[in-house]
Amino acid sequence: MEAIEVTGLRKTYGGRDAVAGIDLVVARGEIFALLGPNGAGKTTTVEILEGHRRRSAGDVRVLGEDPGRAGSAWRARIGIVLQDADDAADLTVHEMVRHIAGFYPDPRTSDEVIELVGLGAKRNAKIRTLSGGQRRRVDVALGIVGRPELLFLDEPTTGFDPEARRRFWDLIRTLAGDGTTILLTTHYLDEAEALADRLAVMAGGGIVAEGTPATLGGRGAGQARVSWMDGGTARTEQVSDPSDLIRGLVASGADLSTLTITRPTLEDTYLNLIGAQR
Ligand SMILES: Nc1ncnc2c1ncn2[C@@H]1O[C@H](COP(=O)(O)OP(=O)(O)OP(=O)(O)O)[C@@H](O)[C@H]1O
Repeated sequence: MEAIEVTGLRKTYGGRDAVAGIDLVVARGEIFALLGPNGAGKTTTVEILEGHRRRSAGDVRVLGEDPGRAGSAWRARIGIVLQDADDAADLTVHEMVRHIAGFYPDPRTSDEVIELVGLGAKRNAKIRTLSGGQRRRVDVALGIVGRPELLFLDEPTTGFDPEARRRFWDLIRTLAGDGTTILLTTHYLDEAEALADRLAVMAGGGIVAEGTPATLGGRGAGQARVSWMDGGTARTEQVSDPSDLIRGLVASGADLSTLTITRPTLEDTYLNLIGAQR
């Protein structure tokens, strides 16, 4: 059974499609990233999958159940990290995590979760005294304390410093390694590239491309850009396979000390895909 199966999902507000009939499959144990510009329909889609919003049409199965009808046993199997979680600021980190753990049948211990999100030094600090990035880590702790089979992460690293982001990525890989399925929405393409097994780009309520980070939107087949210096003149050529060009340069005794070979980044590919929709 897949973790998420969506067919023909549609959500309409006042006659306008926010989600315009999408199909989506996320396999168990996969890290799947949903990308797209503001207003693309990502949050609407994810909230329907979480059972927090009603759909207008289509078929949705999350861990084998319809989120529109599923009960508390199903809810205990999923974890959610929302974009703007409102923390109970007067509790300490430990009190808050322990409190939420109490709602789950088989939770992680509070101390284990606090260590996992790197808040050990803030265990007994009141949440209102934490920085924005630290509060976000509390949100992540609350999302994983119930040992979810499926974790929804909505822009999880907004406000994280670079080191905290790297630690967070390690945590997500650890969770995925233990079999947790992860659906991530993010505006950070480096994050999607670092984490996702597969990703989809949404725009205007539809899915405009889907693939692995390496192949999305034909990226894998993209042209390589080869640049080098030729007797003081900068030269650049675009080729699909640079092997023959490089061999020729070596044979001609060209100066290759400044040679660079670049391919379209995920960001280049993404911006092309989004640009084509405008
Ligand atoms: N409750 C609502 N009532 C009316 N329109 C809504 C409602 N919620 C969302 N929309 C509209 O649906 C579209 C998709 O919004 P959604 O929040 O899903 O986008 P998103 O991809 O998550 O954007 P962001 O990256 O900004 O979070 C937008 O045009 C938005 O204005």
